[in-house]
Amino acid sequence: MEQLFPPVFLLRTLLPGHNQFAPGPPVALYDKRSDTNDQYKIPTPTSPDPAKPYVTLTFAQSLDAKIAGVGGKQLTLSGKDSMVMTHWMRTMHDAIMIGIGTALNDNPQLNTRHLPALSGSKYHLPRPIILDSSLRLPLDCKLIQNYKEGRGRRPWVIGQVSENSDWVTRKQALEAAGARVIEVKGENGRISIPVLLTTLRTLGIRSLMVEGGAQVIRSFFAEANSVNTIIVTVAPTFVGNDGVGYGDDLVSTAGCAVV
Ligand SMILES: NC(=O)C1=CN([C@@H]2O[C@H](COP(=O)(O)OP(=O)(O)OC[C@H]3O[C@@H](n4cnc5c(N)ncnc54)[C@H](OP(=O)(O)O)[C@@H]3O)[C@@H](O)[C@H]2O)C=CC1
Ligand SMILES: Nc1nc(O)c(N)c(N[C@@H]2O[C@H](COP(=O)(O)O)[C@@H](O)[C@H]2O)n1
Repeated sequence: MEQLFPPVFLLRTLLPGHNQFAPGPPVALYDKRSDTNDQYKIPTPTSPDPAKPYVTLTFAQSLDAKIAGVGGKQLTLSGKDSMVMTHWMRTMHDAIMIGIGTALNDNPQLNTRHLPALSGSKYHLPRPIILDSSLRLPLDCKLIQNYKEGRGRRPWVIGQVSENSDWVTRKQALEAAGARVIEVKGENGRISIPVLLTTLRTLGIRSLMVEGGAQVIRSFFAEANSVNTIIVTVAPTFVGNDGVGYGDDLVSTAGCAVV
């Protein structure tokens, strides 16, 4: 990929007055990894709707709006500074969410390892949440391994309610491996975003950073009033038509205003 000019950050705020990402250094926080309580005292964006978490949708894309290469190949689109910004934003949210497509493709860690080391303190780690209707998350994925080894928080897997015996077996296996499975109602074969958001809020999640991938980004764009802030890193490169995009016809359906 040819780099034409330094990466640019685009910061778009959907709701005037709700840009709660004022520049500042990453905040040093206590290392609270207890899994019994999500009401952390971390500084986090406040949702204008008390029934839902504050939602930050953030991802990196090329100039031609691709977020991955051919066949889903993971691309390093963010530069170093942008990656630090992303990891800093992770410290500001109670939870971080991806779809099962990203979990299977990237096997991500969703931690804060690109931030400078702190002496005597650790950064807040967001709780990983995976949208995974049929519970396909591998038991040996990094998110579960990191939790088991004390280097990450317990992953929450959001599945669609099912009485299918394979599903029940998968649920038991995931829970035995350390994940928590949360059952959410489906809508047109997908996990309903509004139901998901209210469920997460009742479970103590005040702020949610949605990182992708393509289908998840598309779902959040398509669901009116589901996103408070969008932060997109645009890399100065073209991936081409065969790359993975999230669709360029959706912003107008979300009823959002770019300010
Ligand atoms: N550049 C960037 O910033 C990022 C890039 N990526 C890239 O994105 C690609 C993965 O994207 P993609 O394959 O689209 O997978 P996603 O991560 O978007 O996961 C999609 C899957 O999530 C499940 N799902 C459940 N409910 C919903 C819902 N309401 N809306 C959407 N999905 C739902 C579905 O599986 P099921 O039916 O089984 O539940 C669906 O197939 C990878 O190549 C990865 O590298 C990912 C994140 C960030
Ligand atoms: N901000 C950003 N820039 C890129 O260039 C990316 N490829 C991604 N990808 C997202 O980050 C996840 C990987 O996280 P870890 O490095 O494992 O912590 C990946 O799964 C995508 O969600 N993001």
